[in-house]
Amino acid sequence: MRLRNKPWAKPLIEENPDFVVTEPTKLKGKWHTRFQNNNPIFVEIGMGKGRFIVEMAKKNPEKNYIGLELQTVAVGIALKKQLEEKLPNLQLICANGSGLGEYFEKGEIAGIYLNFSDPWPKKRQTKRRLTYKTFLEQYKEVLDSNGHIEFKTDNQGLFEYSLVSMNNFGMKFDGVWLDLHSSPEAEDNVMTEYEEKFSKKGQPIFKLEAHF
Ligand SMILES: C[S@@+](CC[C@H](N)C(=O)[O-])C[C@H]1O[C@@H](n2cnc3c(N)ncnc32)[C@H](O)[C@@H]1O
Repeated sequence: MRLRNKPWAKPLIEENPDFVVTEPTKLKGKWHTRFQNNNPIFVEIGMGKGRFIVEMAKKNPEKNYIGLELQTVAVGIALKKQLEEKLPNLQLICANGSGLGEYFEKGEIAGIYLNFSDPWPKKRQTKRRLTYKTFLEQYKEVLDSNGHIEFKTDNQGLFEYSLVSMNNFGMKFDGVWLDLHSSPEAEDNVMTEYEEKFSKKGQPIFKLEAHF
C-alpha cells in the first residue's frame, strides 16, 4: 500500500511525541514505564491507517497496544484517530518492523498482530514478507513465554506461505480459519481497513493464531 503524500503528516507526528515514538530503540525495555502500568503489551506490525489498533485499545483498556508502521503518512492518519480518542493505552511507532528486536527487550511483548501484510508475491521479495523466518526469529525473541501471533489476510498465497514458514520454524498453531467471517469468531473480530474492503468484495478472510 503506497499512500499519496500528505504534507501535514510529518509535522503532526513531530508535534505529538506523547503519542508517536520515532526512535523506539530508546524505549527498549522501558515500554511498561511509558504506559505507566504493568499491563500486557500487544503490537500490530504494519498497522496502516490504524483502525484495528485504535479499536482494540478502546475495547480493551486493561491491555496496552502499540501500532507500528513504516509509512509516515499512514502513521499521521492513525495519529488523527488517536488524537480524537486520546487513549492512554495506545502508542504509535513510526519505524520498520524489521528492527523489532532493537525496539523491545526479550519477553517484553504479549502478542503480535499481522493484519493484511503486504504479500510481496515475487520469489525475490520473499525476505520482505512479515512471516519470513528472519521476522519470526525476532518475534520469538520479543514475545513472552505465553506470547502468540495472530495473522489475518485475504491473500491465499501469503496465507499458505505463512503456514509453511511458521511450521518450518517449529511454531504451534492454536487456530486456523479459512473463512473467518463465516465462523463463530466473527462476533469478536475487530476489522481492519483492508479487511472491510476485501470482505465487501466477497473475498474470504484467512486467519491463524500461533505460538512458539
Ligand atoms: C496492506 S497494508 C495493511 C494495513 C492494515 N494492517 C490493514 O489491514 O488495513 C500493509 C501495511 O504494512 C506496512 N508495512 C509493510 N512492511 C512493513 C514493515 N517492515 N514495517 C512496518 N510496516 C510495514 C505498509 O506500509 C502498509 O501500511
